[in-house]
Amino acid sequence: MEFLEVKNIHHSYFSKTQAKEVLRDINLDIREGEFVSFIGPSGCGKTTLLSIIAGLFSSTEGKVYIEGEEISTHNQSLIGYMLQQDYLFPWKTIEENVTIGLKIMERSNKTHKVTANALLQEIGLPHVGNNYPRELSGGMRQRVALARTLAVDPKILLLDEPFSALDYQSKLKLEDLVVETLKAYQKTAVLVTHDIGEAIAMSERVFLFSANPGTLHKVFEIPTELQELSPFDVRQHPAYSDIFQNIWKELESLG
Ligand SMILES: Nc1ncnc2c1ncn2[C@@H]1O[C@H](COP(=O)(O)OP(=O)(O)OP(=O)(O)O)[C@@H](O)[C@H]1O
Repeated sequence: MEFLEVKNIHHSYFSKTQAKEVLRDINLDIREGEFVSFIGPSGCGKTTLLSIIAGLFSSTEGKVYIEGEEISTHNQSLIGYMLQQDYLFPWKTIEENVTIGLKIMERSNKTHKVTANALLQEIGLPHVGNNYPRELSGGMRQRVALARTLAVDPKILLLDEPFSALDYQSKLKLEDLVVETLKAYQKTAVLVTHDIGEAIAMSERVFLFSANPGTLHKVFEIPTELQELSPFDVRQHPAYSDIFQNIWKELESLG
């Protein structure tokens, strides 16, 4: 049994007049602690698949399992989400934002401060607990969003283009921080991105989808010696540009 199993997923969106087939026969497994990326042409169904894995809605056919447990709209707490926008509450302090999930899940108040302090330390922002989101930069706010996601100890993190709204320098720094932190917490993660370089730099495997309808076209294994490097250092590795070109050619062939 693999950690995350996506089995025979088909999905169509239905309107009054027509059905639109978006995903066809998607099968994939992800190992515990693995970091993978989903890439593919715009509209190939990456976000739809991520939402199905998250249990936000059910697929037309097929099932998703985490450690053998079927994912449905009832057990979404197994999942952590990080999105393009940080969605921090502006009227709450950073510490309150980090622990909001614990509060919603009615976990003991005593643990909140300890969890927030440890996570803020981990993301390199140990002194901002009493600040408000408006006092932080976009990159810092996304780091807080990462801490908030980890606070509820999800089994898997789904990252839907979390770096795309950031300037280039902040994006590179945050990529390094996310990989380092998820390794430290031994978390499994799925990243949706349009950036092939980002996918190669952060992942152990890159899943390439084709469109109309979305199917899993090819899986690229990133060599082990690159996986041991930080995303920034992967981009400097001599093997990086060949891998980039291979994926680029395959993506271009999809039209
Ligand atoms: N709620 C919805 N109702 C109807 N059609 C939808 C809905 N959500 C998405 N779609 C359609 O399904 C297809 C896949 O959308 P999805 O957002 O999953 O693709 P994507 O690969 O994440 O796209 P992008 O890379 O542009 O973000 C698109 O054609 C989109 O228009």
